[in-house]
Amino acid sequence: MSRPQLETLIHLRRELHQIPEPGFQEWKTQRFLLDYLGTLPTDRLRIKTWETGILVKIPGTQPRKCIAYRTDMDGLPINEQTTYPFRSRHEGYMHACGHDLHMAIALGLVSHFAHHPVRDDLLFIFQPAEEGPGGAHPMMNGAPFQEWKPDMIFALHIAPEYPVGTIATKPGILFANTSECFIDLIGTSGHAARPHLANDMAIAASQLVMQLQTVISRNVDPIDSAIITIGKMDVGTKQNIIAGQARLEGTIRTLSMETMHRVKTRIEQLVQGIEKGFACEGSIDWGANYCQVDNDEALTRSFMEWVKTHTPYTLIECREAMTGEDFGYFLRDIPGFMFWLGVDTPYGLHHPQIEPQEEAIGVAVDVMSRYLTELANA
Ligand SMILES: CC(=O)N[C@@H](CCC[C@H](N)C(=O)O)C(=O)O
Repeated sequence: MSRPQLETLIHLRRELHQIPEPGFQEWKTQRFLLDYLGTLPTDRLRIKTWETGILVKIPGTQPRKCIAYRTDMDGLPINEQTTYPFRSRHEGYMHACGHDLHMAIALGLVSHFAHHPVRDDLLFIFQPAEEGPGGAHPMMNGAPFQEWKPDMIFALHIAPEYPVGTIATKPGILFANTSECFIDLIGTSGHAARPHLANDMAIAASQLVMQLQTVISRNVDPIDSAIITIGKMDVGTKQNIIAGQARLEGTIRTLSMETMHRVKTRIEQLVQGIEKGFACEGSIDWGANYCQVDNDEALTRSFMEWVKTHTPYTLIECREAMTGEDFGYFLRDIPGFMFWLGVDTPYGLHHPQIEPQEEAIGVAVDVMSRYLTELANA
C-alpha cells in the first residue's frame, strides 16, 4: 500500500478514535463509516445496515462462494489517558481495545476490493457491541446476514505485546469461553454503631469475593485454565451506614464449556452459602456469554504457511489467550480464523494509555488484501 493510502486509513482511524460509543449505540460510528463508504465506487458495493452495524457485499465477477471479513465497532467505558492530540471526544469512553484500528483496516480492505474486483463474493461485516452485550450472535440471526451468509470468515485483533509486522495465531482454540457475572446481595442496612440490628453486605460481599477465587484453585483441574475476575464492587451508600446491599460485577473465562458449567455451578453454591451464612438474599445474572474462538484447523494452518512463504512478516504460532471475543459465534457456524496483529505498545488492551502503532494498519491491509485475493481467485 502506498504512503498516501496508509495516511488516509490513519486519518480514518483517528477520526473514529474520537467518537467511541457503547455497544448498540454506535450511531455516530455507523454514520461515519457509511459516509466513507459513500465515497467509494458505490456501483460495486451493496450496503445494508443492521441495528448500528453494517454489511457491505462486493459481488464477485464469477462467484462460487462468499468470503467474509469482520470488524468490531464499540468503545469501552474508560477515561482516556493517552498523549494523543486526537483523544476521545466522548467523555468517559475510549477505543482502548483497538476497534478504531480494526474498523480502519476493514475500510482499507473494502476500498481495495471496490477498486480491484475478484472472482468470489466478498462480505465485510461491521459488527456492534463486541465488548458487551455481544453483537455477533444477534447479527447472525438478522435478515441481512442470513441473506448474505458467507462460506468462510476471518477477523483480527490487535496485540500490544508483538512488534509491528507480526502475525500470531494457532489452529483450534485461540480465545476463551466467557460469561459475565453480576451478583446482587440484599441484607439490611443500619446505623454504623448498631451492627447487631443490621445485616452487613460489605462483610458478605468481601467473603464472597475471597471464596470465588477458591473455585479456580480448588474446583478446576490445575492442568485446565479458568479465571474469575471481579472487576467492580458496589457496596453500601455512606461510610457510617452499614451496607444493606452489595453488587459484584465480573467475568468468567474457561477453555471449555464443561469447565464453564462447573465454575458456574460452584458460584451458585457459594452464593447459596452466603445467603444461609448471612441471612441475606442473593441473585446471579450471567449477562452475556461468548463461545470460544475456535480456529478452523486446515484454514489456519494453510494461512500460517502462506504468511511464512508469501509475506515479509513474522508469523508466530501463539498459545491460546483467556480473552473473549464474540467472533467465536461466527466460527461456531462458519469455517475461518482470527489472528493477532502486532501493534507494539507497552500498555495492554483495555488500558487508558494504550497507543497502538498505526503502521500496523498497513500490515493488516497488505496481508488480508493479498490473502483474500488469493482465496477469492483460487
Ligand atoms: C478482546 C477483548 O478484550 N474482549 C473482551 C470481551 C468481553 C466479553 C464480556 N463483556 C465479558 O466481560 O465477559 C474481553 O474482556 O476479553
